[in-house]
Order: sequence, then structure tokens, then C-alpha cells
Amino acid sequence: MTDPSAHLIDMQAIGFTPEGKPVLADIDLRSNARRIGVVGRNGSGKTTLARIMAGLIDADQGKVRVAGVDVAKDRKAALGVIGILFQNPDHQIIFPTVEEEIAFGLLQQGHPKEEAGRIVADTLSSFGKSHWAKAAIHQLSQGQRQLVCLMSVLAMRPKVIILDEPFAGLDIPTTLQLQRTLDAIDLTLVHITHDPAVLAGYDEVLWIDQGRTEMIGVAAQVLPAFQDRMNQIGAGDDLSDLTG
Ligand SMILES: Nc1ncnc2c1ncn2[C@@H]1O[C@H](COP(=O)(O)OP(=O)(O)OP(=O)(O)O)[C@@H](O)[C@H]1O
Repeated sequence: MTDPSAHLIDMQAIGFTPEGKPVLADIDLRSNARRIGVVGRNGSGKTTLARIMAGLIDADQGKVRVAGVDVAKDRKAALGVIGILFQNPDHQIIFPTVEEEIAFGLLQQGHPKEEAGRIVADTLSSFGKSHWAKAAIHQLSQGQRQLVCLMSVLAMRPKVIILDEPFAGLDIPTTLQLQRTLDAIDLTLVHITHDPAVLAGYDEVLWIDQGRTEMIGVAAQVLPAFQDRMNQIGAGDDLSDLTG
């Protein structure tokens, strides 16, 4: 990115309408903030937006660039600029051992095997987890598997990491440990969640509702507004509704 006015994350007028059903409409997210949150209720379109941002799905309308890369079109360059950590590590992991799993993305990026092996060893060592290299993934806890996914993403040296509800299903101590690890990461994080509490200390927040922008701005304004609305809805009974 040589243009000083460019945004690291540059999503403009994003629309996604599979089978004619509008899932996302007219979403803008242009930001150089280091800690970005995306909040919304279940089914509001957060995961779809995350997948579009990572280039895993091509939007039907709009433009997506991350660090200047058209992430849906240039998949190899995309691996070097943006990584995604999914809610369930078992949807991400495909190899039987930790070192094979971390090496996979590096090989996809074009690193020769020996170099990939060195980066895997360095990554594990930087987390104090060198002893995990040969560990069988199926013997790890869910929190440990989530950390393997995070190490796999970080090994690829992206500029942005998307976290899609990474604490779902984790107990409190594991969440706190993973949260601490994430807080220490010196990269841009885009954290997708329905829980405003996990975005304490974040810079900027996009609130989406039924696929549209409800509010975007500094976290200190958007999060209380989101919490108030959720409390209002919670006082009612839209759980009864069968539509949507
Ligand atoms: N390819 C698709 N075809 C049809 N519908 C889709 C498609 N992708 C997403 N949707 C629908 O769009 C809506 C938003 O889904 P999405 O998973 O993005 O929401 P979310 O905010 O992440 O929800 P949750 O918090 O429950 O995970 C859902 O109703 C989903 O079924």
C-alpha cells in the first residue's frame, strides 16, 4: 500500500444475494483501525461478511481490498494479507499432527518444505509450544485446537486476522488465556461477535442487522447503543416469530 490515504481494509457497497435472497446489502467498512469489531444478532450476516472479507466468497456487489489485494480474485496474495479463525477449530483443521497443520498454509503460500518446517518450529517456539510439534490433534482440547488454528494463521504472516466467534464453546479460563494471546498480537484484528463485552478496548465497531449497516463508528458509541437495543429486544418475545 503506497497510497497514504488507502485503507488497510477497504470494503465498499458490499452486497451478497444468493438465490435472490439478500444476505448483505450496501455494507461499507473502510478502516485502518487496529481493533475492529463486527456485532449483530444471530443470522445478521456477520459470518458471511467475514468470509467475503477473507476472499472465501465473492460478493455479488461492491469492492473488497485488503492491503490493496483483491482477496477473492488473487487467492495466493490473499493468504499473505488476511487469515481467518473460525468458531469451530474442527472446521478448519485437516491434518493429524500440529506441525503438519501449521505447515499446510505455508506450503500453499509457496514456501519450500524445509523453509516451511523452519517457520513452523519458530511459530511453535514463539508460543512456548515446541513440545506440541508431533502431538496428535485429536488428543488436544478444543482450546488447544483453537490455538493451533491461530498459530497456523499467524505463521502465514498476514496483516489482518478475522476472528469469527473464537470463544464459542470454550470455558472461562481457556477464553481468558486465548483472549490474552489475541490481545498481545501486533496485527489488525477484526472480531466478529454477538457479545459486546469481548470488544472492550476495541477502536471501531460495525453493527449489522439483517444484512445492513445499523451503525458504524467508534466502539465507545456503537457498543452501548447495541447493548441497549439488545436489552430492549430481549425484554420482548421475538423468539416466537417463525419468519426470517
Ligand atoms: N449461500 C447462502 N445461501 C442462502 N442463504 C445464505 C447463504 N449464506 C448465508 N445465508 C443466510 O444468511 C443469513 C446470515 O448468515 P450468517 O451466518 O452470515 O449470519 P451470522 O450473523 O454469522 O449468524 P450467527 O451469529 O448465527 O452465526 C442466514 O440466514 C443464512 O442462512
